[in-house]
Amino acid sequence: MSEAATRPSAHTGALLASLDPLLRGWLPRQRWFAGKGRPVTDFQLVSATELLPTRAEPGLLHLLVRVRQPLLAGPDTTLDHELPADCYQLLVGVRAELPPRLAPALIGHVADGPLAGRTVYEALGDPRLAALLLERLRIPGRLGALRFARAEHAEIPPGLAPRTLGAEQSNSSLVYGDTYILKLFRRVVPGVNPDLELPLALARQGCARVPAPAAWLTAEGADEPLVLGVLQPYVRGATDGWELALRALAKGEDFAAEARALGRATAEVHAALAAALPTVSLGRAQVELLAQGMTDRLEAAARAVPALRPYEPALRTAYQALADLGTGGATAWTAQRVHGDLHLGQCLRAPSGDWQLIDFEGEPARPLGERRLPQPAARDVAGMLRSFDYAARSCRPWAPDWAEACRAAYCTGYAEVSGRDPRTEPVLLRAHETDKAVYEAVYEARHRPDWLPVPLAALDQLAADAAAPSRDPDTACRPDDFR
Ligand SMILES: Nc1ncnc2c1ncn2[C@@H]1O[C@H](COP(=O)(O)OP(=O)(O)O)[C@@H](O)[C@H]1O
Ligand SMILES: O=P(O)(O)O[C@H]1O[C@H](CO)[C@@H](O[C@H]2O[C@H](CO)[C@@H](O)[C@H](O)[C@H]2O)[C@H](O)[C@H]1O
Repeated sequence: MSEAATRPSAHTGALLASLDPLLRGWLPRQRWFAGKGRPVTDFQLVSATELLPTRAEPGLLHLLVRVRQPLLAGPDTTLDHELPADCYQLLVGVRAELPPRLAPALIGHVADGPLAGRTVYEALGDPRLAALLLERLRIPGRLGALRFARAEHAEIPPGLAPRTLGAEQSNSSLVYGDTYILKLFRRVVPGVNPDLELPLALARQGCARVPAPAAWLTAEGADEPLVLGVLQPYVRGATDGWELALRALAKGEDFAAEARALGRATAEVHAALAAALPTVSLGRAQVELLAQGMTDRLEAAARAVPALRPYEPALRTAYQALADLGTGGATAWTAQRVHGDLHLGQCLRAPSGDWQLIDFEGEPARPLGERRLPQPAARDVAGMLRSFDYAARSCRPWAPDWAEACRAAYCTGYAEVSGRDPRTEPVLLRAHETDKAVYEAVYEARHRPDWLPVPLAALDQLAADAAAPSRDPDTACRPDDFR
């Protein structure tokens, strides 16, 4: 943040001092808090902006707070000031008394300072305050450290009624009149956020597969701004691919036609991204680096998730095979900007049957710089192939044939648009699928331990395939033995 924004005025400094004890306890309990399970050792104000004066009824305070947490649970010799800090965006409502309908949003009652005797609460559930956010976005301009911007041709009507999305999210979203959706990022990092960058680039390219940003909110940063929120058209009546896949499985229905349409949609988005943003040829050194990155992630994952350790030696051979292809100089691969965390839940099917792709943030745990690097398009393809496997393994009995049909149809659809069938590069695809399943194992171990057997079953299979590489990765399935 700039000096001016970092150094709060005496008034905002006093505000945070009075809120500090309440927010310190409340923040780590939120669904979107990324540092769960680690104590908060330092909590600081980065910026405070009154969107509505806090003496008003209701008042609205926009806060950016910096949180430090030890890297690992247990004894840690790292000094507090050396720990990486995470910055979170909070919107805090202020009232004399909370009406019963807002009771679930309570943060607490302020004991002293400028807000003594007032009640503070999570503002997004208050329609009056949520409406104000859209009103600000309709009219571009600055307020304190905040900047509200609007796409040139966007027409945002006034008075759209807000509602919270209520989904289990890494961030928080508000839907306005079923016309727009505002995604407010919770953990924010300085720099270009791909969830704004890529949809804007795709819109410039005329790609209709991704909702085009209509307005956005940023904060000044010391070097680069922080992207705080993006407003996009709401795909009315849409159902996500995960939900549709599970419904099909429950009814014993085929999903291959949808999978093929998803393959086509992915290839269209990839073509538009490759046209809009730089691409790179992957020479020998780059392929080796790609394989090394995967190996490093596997090693780190095996340290964090002991259940991965038995598979580690075999999985390494999938990455070695990739490195060997690079060394042999026999590849003509390119890297380009990709979605980065593509799975069925990121695909929305409109009532018209059209598929749209959302959430271009990439894997949120990865550093921003890494998420913005060009990568083989196989990375997204592998994400979707894994997702069909996830869906098939989450129902009983396990439906390997269903998954196989979807995986094949997805690749066919992708090839129809791109002219390149991902199955013709089995070493590249298998390495990416392995890398994704390793990521999933860490994700599940941290967030949903009950689901850990799903990626582990896939890794068991991928490890067996790596030992017998002549098998086709799309037909390499066998009955699961974990349930
Ligand atoms: N443009 C949109 N139209 C309709 N629903 C959307 C749109 N964008 C997001 N959603 C809904 O919001 C949910 C969360 O959005 P997402 O961008 O994935 O947030 P997060 O990164 O916090 O998970 C999605 O699963 C989807 O149900
Ligand atoms: O929150 P995000 O949507 O950005 O993604 C994270 O959470 C996903 C789970 O909600 C996780 O996806 C994994 O589980 C899905 C089923 O719930 C499955 O379809 C995906 O294939 C599987 O990777 C995703 O990995 C994680 O980044």
